[in-house]
Amino acid sequence: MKKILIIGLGLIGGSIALGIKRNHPEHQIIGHDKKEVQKLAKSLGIIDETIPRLEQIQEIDVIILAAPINVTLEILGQLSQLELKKDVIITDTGSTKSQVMEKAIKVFHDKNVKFIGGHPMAGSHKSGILASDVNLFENAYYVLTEENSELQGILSGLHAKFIILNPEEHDKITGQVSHFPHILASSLVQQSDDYSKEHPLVKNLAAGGFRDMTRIAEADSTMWTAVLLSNPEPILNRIKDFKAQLDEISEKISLKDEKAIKSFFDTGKKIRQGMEIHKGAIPNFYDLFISVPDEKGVILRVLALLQDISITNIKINEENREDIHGQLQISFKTEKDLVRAREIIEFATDFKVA
Ligand SMILES: NC(=O)C1=CN([C@@H]2O[C@H](COP(=O)(O)OP(=O)(O)OC[C@H]3O[C@@H](n4cnc5c(N)ncnc54)[C@H](O)[C@@H]3O)[C@@H](O)[C@H]2O)C=CC1
Ligand SMILES: O=C(O)C(=O)Cc1ccc(O)cc1
Repeated sequence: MKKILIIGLGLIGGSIALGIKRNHPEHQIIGHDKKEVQKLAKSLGIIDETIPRLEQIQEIDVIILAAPINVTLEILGQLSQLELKKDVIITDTGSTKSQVMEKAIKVFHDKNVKFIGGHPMAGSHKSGILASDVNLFENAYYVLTEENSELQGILSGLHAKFIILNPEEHDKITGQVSHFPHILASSLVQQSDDYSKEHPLVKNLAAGGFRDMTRIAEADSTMWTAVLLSNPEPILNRIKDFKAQLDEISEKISLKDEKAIKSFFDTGKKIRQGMEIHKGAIPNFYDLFISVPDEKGVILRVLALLQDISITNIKINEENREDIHGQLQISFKTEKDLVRAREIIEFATDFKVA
């Protein structure tokens, strides 16, 4: 049995606690957060114990920091002043790594502490303990700054895929594919809001594409302010590069260069189709998208038609169209199952299948 302390019991801290318990019910999980959050986490059974103040933690084997990055930086300083168990493992979950690693090296260099930077590459625009989910990290990458079999064993119940990256490389990559998209999403909704003052129907006509592009604009502002402030250079570099990309497409539009515009979209489509995100969270899974009408029992009807085929996941994606109620996304284990399912649906219904 190990004693594991999680500091910050929000979406990530709570989900990690649940994930650890899945494979290691023998470990004791102790949580630290605001009093009312600790109480809630304990009453929900997400943690076993609470500690109101960060003191007397010399029996803790592993400390996981899951607070906003600015708070994590402060807590690292605090922890270095406390008496800790010899060879304690300390890790964090912050969305940036360079600053955290620098601070950890500075404060723990003369201590018997093993600090390993960490970042689970999955999450949500939701925050707080009530959003925690044992399956949040299923098949997601989990960046560590170095291999550590003990920590990886403790986190095995998260079902994540560990990957080792140095902090600078990590911050450049996440600057591009995680931090910058959050800036774009928020800019897009703010630009649309400004424009709606002149054109009030803007908000009514925003469709699925706008929704998909802007979901993360609802993410927590405290957390994202800390992320941007702790990764300024890579992010400013991506903004500059993106401005040049916008200038390039602007030029093509001004020149009415049909071929270049088509090629712009073809290139984007091909790249996205080749990216891992396109394959979904579960590897080797084959998706069928069925546009279903707004009729009672329609989902059960589809499932009944596919009852002899093994289905691995079902998702209902809402559509904002009058004629289409939603898009049913059904995942199969094999391409053969996908092809058979498509044939059955096309034969038995007039639903659009993709
Ligand atoms: N939200 C996401 O999708 C992801 C977030 N991360 C990183 O994980 C960390 C946590 O993020 P979330 O769980 O989403 O945030 P959250 O807002 O859901 O939870 C953060 C928790 O930290 C607590 N906290 C704040 N100051 C504290 C202090 N001084 N002592 C103890 N607890 C304190 C808050 O009360 C809150 O419960 C952040 O560093 C973030 O960059 C990493 C991957 C994904
Ligand atoms: O909401 C989403 O889709 C995310 O992109 C979640 C996320 C947020 C922050 C991270 O550091 C990693 C993942």
